[in-house]
Amino acid sequence: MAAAAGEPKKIIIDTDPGIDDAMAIFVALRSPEVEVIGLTTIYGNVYTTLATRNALHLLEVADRTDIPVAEGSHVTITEDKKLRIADFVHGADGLGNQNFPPPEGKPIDMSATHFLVEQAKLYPGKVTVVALGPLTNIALAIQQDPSFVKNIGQIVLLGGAFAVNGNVNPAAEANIFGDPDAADIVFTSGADVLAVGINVTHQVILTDSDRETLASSKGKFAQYLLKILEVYFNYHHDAYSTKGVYLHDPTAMLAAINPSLITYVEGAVRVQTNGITRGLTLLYNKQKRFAEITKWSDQPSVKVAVTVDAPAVLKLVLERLME
Ligand SMILES: O=c1[nH]cnc2c1ncn2[C@@H]1O[C@H](CO)[C@@H](O)[C@H]1O
Repeated sequence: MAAAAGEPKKIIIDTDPGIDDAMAIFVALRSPEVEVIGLTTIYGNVYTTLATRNALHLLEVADRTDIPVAEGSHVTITEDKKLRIADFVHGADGLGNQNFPPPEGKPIDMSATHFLVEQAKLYPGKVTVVALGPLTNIALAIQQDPSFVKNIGQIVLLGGAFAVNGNVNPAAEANIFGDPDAADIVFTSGADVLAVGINVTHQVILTDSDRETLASSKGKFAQYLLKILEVYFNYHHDAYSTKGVYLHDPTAMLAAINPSLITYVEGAVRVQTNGITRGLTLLYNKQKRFAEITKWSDQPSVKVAVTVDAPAVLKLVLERLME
């Protein structure tokens, strides 16, 4: 594939596929601006074992079995095994109840955390992690290797609900709710973090008529996605009064690919890890010097997306998936 101006940006996609994950992975594979150097898997939309199976399957659909898949954590960073799995959003198989045959490939003989640490070391400052699920693997990499934060180029994460309601409950967005302790580690790590929350992704909607546009393409990604999107549309029709589906993961992916599609503010983000607001993400914009020392004082700044060029994101998603 022809490279964009300069070297394509190396990305690792940390993913829990997931219907919108599948879209984001395919968009990345069709984007000359980036080179996907690996997928790492995590629970969220499905359990980790199934996420690994789906990641391998999606790479087989894309004819990209050259890309390694490293399996991630099966439990939260506090070793909680009671996970919240969003099968009611994505289907029991995570891919729209299509029951695809099992993949032929296998994950590599290395954990997701080890893979993240190793690749960041191999290409210091050059690797972007696009994290589309709960942040356990990333937090483990931060804990396991003190140089990871400095070696990793950027962490672009789909997560949080900044100054808006969550999608698990009024307080929390699903990926942060999945492992709030891990999320707090990532936000306070000092790494270059860009958070794309549902305050932004809820502006990017694939409507029923966009789905018909997608259907007019004979491209293999468009045709594949049409099959799995049915379940995602049904869920949105039931749960929201929007006439389409939210493009969470593809929006975060495109923010990593082309940062000019979004604007962001900077500040310190902490995550509530218990109580009724467990999973709440709260940004301190550093505008007031508080008299007291707070849990946000002296925390490093991260970037939090606030606006998105939604028509441009939608256009890019359709273009790249319809090729
Ligand atoms: O209502 C929901 N509950 C749980 N997960 C959801 C819901 N809606 C979407 N997602 C999934 O969680 C991420 C965005 O928060 C996306 O990966 C989306 O597919």
